[in-house]
Amino acid sequence: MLGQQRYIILADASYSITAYNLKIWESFTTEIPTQVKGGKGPFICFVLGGPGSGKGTQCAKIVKNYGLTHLSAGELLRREIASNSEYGTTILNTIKEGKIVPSEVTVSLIQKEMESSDSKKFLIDGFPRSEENRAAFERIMGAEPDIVLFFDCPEEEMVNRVLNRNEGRVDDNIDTVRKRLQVFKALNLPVINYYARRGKLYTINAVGTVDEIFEQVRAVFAALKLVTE
Ligand SMILES: Nc1ncnc2c1ncn2[C@@H]1O[C@H](COP(=O)(O)OP(=O)(O)OP(=O)(O)O)[C@@H](O)[C@H]1O
Ligand SMILES: Nc1ccn([C@H]2C[C@H](O)[C@@H](COP(=O)(O)O)O2)c(=O)n1
Ligand SMILES: [Mg+2]
Repeated sequence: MLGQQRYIILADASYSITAYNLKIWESFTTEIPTQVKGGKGPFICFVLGGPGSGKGTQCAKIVKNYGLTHLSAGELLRREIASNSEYGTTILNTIKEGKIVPSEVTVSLIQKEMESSDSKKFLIDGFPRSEENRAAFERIMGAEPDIVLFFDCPEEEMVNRVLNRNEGRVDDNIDTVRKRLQVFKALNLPVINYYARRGKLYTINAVGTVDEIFEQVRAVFAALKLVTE
């Protein structure tokens, strides 16, 4: 077996096939560790999934229910654009193209937020988007995530959600969404596979109502109560 996949089993919401049919995930277990935090640093949960898979929506519910500090990489980059910083134009053009901003820029924004916060538990949304992102975080922060949530959603559903989002984002148009999906498959799925192999990945079926999806998230966090209290 190359990788380990953890599925959350609910009475009426179990499934075993991901929208991307990631083949290395062969094991099937209901086992969830009751204590995942052994080291000294803060608890870190990465939140991954394609564009429009519902990461931000579910993060808001996690914050409300479990009090983690939410850092959205995309929001930090958009804030940088809005503040006309030295990287603003480069970031804007990269986002319009559906591409990924250089890792040093994104990690430095995340680092600033983490280091200026008193929080001991972080929800890092939309990061890492690539192996380069992942390696830069480990190198600069000297830390790895404790767990990784993957919101697994079919492409058609993601496209519909993004095109109906109505938040005025420059990347919420069909051309950019198609490019973002290509980038997701080429660069982000390998990272998701990496965490599956490390036994850190929790796959959530991202189809259903917001509350139905959150029940799967709740099952993960309920089992992790030692670190989230
Ligand atoms: N379960 C759901 N069913 C239907 N619509 C949803 C669901 N979850 C979220 N949405 C809607 O889909 C859109 C995208 O959701 P959200 O912004 O949370 O996705 P995201 O994964 O953060 O996307 P991005 O990577 O582009 O930031 C939003 O308009 C949100 O209200
Ligand atoms: N690690 C990241 C996260 C985000 N970006 C850029 C590229 C994304 O398309 C855009 C929006 O992010 P989202 O709000 O959808 O999470 O921000 C990046 O380059 N690197
Ligand atoms: Mg988002």
